Amino acid sequence: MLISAARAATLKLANQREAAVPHAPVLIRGGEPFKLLEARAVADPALDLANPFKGPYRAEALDWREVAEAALELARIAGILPAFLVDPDNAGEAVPVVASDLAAWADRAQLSIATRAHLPVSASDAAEIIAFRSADDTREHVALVIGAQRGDVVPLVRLHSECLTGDILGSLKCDCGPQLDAALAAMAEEAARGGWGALLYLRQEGRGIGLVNKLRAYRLQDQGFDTVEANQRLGLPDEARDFPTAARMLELLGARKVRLMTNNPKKVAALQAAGIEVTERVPHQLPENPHNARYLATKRDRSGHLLK
Ligand SMILES: Nc1nc2c(ncn2[C@@H]2O[C@H](COP(=O)(O)OP(=O)(O)OP(=O)(O)O)[C@@H](O)[C@H]2O)c(=O)[nH]1
Ligand SMILES: [Zn+2]
Repeated sequence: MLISAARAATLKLANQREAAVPHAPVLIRGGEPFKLLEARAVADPALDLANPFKGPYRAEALDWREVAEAALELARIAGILPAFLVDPDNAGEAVPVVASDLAAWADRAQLSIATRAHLPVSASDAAEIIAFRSADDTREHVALVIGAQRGDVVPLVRLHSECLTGDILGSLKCDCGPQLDAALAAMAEEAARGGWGALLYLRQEGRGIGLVNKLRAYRLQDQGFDTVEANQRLGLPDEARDFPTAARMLELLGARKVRLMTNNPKKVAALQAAGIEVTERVPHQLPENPHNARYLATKRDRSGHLLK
């Protein structure tokens, strides 16, 4: 099986040094070929309490590391656990996939505006929705522009990453729902003063690991791990969002200069690295609740967010 270094370390098949990059690939072998149920228990740390006894397995040298890395990255993009059963002998005709193939897949130049329409929303009736599409990616990102777009005023911009639990269901585990509402309200005020705003709704659920993997991380959080540790234990990056795509959307909207609503300095840096000038960082902190207090403390203490 091909699994992550973090997972291998938990199974005592890799050491601390090897697990320095928790989502690096490790190849393990059991005495017998893996059966599917057993493989699932190896793959998913959320099942550990129910499956305390596994193995023995041993880690093997990996002489196709680049391909293995590409495989684990494909798992993240697909929103599945980073684990594969490997059958090098009877795999049929091999189709090599390497990291550069993935880079081509993520080519931002592919992104274009698919369509746009007037969309009155509760925050403002002067809003327009713009949908973006890329030839080889089914995720449809959208932007909501509030107020009349004009070249001589720097817009208020929010990059909002999809959070089904927070945005739709009112989850109290994070601050996404209140941040979304407050961003739209701030943009409506901006528009009332003659300015404009743009909210990018990025389909990068769970900071890019997908809904199911985020919920697996929640399950680990229920066992006591914080949000960063939970991702790492799953063998997934704790931040896998694609901000260059957001930069490309802003470029297509004609917003090369922005006032960015965020507490996350890495978002500012990522946009700037992708050619968007951030003239101001506008703090975007909302009141906490008992369920998201630890999440926000982890953002502040481990992820470098500027939170009070
Ligand atoms: N993997 C994972 N993702 C989470 C968790 N909680 C929230 N998210 C995701 O985090 C993203 C929200 O992050 P943002 O609100 O953009 O926050 P940020 O970049 O950290 O900083 P701000 O711009 O300051 O809000 C959404 O995609 C959520 O689904 C969690 O515990 N684990
Ligand atoms: Zn959320």
